[in-house]
Amino acid sequence: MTPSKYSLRPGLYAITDPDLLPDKRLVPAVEAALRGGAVMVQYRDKTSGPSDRLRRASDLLSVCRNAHVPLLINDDPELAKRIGAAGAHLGQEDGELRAARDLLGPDAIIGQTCHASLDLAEAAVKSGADYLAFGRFFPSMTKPGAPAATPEILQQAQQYRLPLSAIGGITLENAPLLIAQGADLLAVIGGLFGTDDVEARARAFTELFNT
Ligand SMILES: Cc1ncc(COP(=O)(O)OP(=O)(O)O)c(N)n1
Ligand SMILES: Cc1nc(C(=O)O)sc1CCOP(=O)(O)O
Ligand SMILES: [Mg+2]
Repeated sequence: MTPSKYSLRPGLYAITDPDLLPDKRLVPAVEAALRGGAVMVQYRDKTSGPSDRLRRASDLLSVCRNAHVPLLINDDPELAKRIGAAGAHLGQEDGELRAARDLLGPDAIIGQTCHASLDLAEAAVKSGADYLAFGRFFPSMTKPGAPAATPEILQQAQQYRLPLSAIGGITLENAPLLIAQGADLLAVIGGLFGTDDVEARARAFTELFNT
């Protein structure tokens, strides 16, 4: 099934992590994030084998479809195609964006990591990215070695007139700065799924966009 393009709304972009969300917690935690207002979900899982990835991504797709929220698959456009997910997120080492577009079609949402580089952003725009991802803005326990970015890159990237996603160590305390600099999406792992009350945390992130 070919997914139809969802509109990309500003808000919380919930990204899963297998350490924080083992099987038993995965679906309930993502459901809680959706109740709290998450506008997009990414299945990110670097450790599971193919059959577990297929099962978990499929479970998440049902949950996201029920909530009318797009599910993107990290690193793996083939898995996105196989299950009919809304799209994929690609880093600089994750294959050509144009190849993913050919595979997933014009209506898929494809995001690209641009780190802190306007050159990478420009290349992503030319390749047809639907959103541009910048980071890491703050120290991250999930990916401590990710290249650092400063919030000014978000202001500079406004010129591309695409939704801008921010990632890396985002908390309720530092998120307002990123929104003020132009982030449309806050991509959060630990600051969301590392808490006991995921729904309340998601709602608090969501409210930052309404103030
Ligand atoms: C929304 C969003 N932004 C950035 C990333 C990082 O992608 P990448 O550089 O490919 O690193 P990994 O996530 O694959 O470790 C992302 N996944 N999502
Ligand atoms: C997956 C990822 N990519 C990053 C980048 O800068 O590209 S930072 C990061 C980890 C985000 O997790 P947390 O919200 O727990 O810091
Ligand atoms: Mg990647």
